[in-house]
Amino acid sequence: MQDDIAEVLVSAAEIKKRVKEMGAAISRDYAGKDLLVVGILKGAIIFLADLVREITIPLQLDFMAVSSYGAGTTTSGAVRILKDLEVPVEDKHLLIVEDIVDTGLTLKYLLENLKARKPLSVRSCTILDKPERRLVDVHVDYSGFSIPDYFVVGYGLDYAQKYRHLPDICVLKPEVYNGQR
Ligand SMILES: O=P(O)(O)OC[C@H]1O[C@H](OP(=O)(O)OP(=O)(O)O)[C@H](O)[C@@H]1O
Ligand code: HPA
Ligand SMILES: [Mg+2]
Repeated sequence: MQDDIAEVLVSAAEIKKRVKEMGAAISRDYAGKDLLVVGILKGAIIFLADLVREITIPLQLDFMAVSSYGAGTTTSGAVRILKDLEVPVEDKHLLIVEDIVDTGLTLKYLLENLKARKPLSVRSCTILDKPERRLVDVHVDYSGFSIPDYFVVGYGLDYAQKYRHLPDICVLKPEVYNGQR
């Protein structure tokens, strides 16, 4: 497992500090508002679990599962909903929580899909942003770290469903995925 990692890009300690700041900002911005945090399965689960414990105002949690990457490192471009929200959203302020915004296709799809349900507002929050890879213009409201174009794993992020449990955000050695990016 350690042999598959080229380097630690963002350490668990750095993540912890940044997540605390993000939770404080969200708590300030949504004070007095009915907040529904929408976690995007599976990648966002670790960040979401840490983030909500740094938010000090009342909130509700719900989840959507979407997938576009399959087993590889490149997006298929076609976003599919595998699991939808369980609660109505018309009376809620929605905060989409993602692990990474890469091409932006997933977040763009989620923003359009959720806005069409007429919630009070929709914003986005991600621990990682890879602006160099963007294929579509999409607005990120809360971003943890902006990173270069490496394929990263850990802190919820996977390659072929592996490495999600690593506490640091790590760069995978290209030979692990045959350099296919
Ligand atoms: O900006 P994009 O290029 O669309 O990439 C970002 C999306 O891709 C990953 O999800 P994936 O579809 O791999 O599902 P997962 O969360 O279950 O790993 C990641 O968790 C984001 O949701
Ligand atoms: O760099 C990444 N790593 C893991 N999953 C991803 N989904 C989009 N980009 C990435
Ligand atoms: Mg993935």
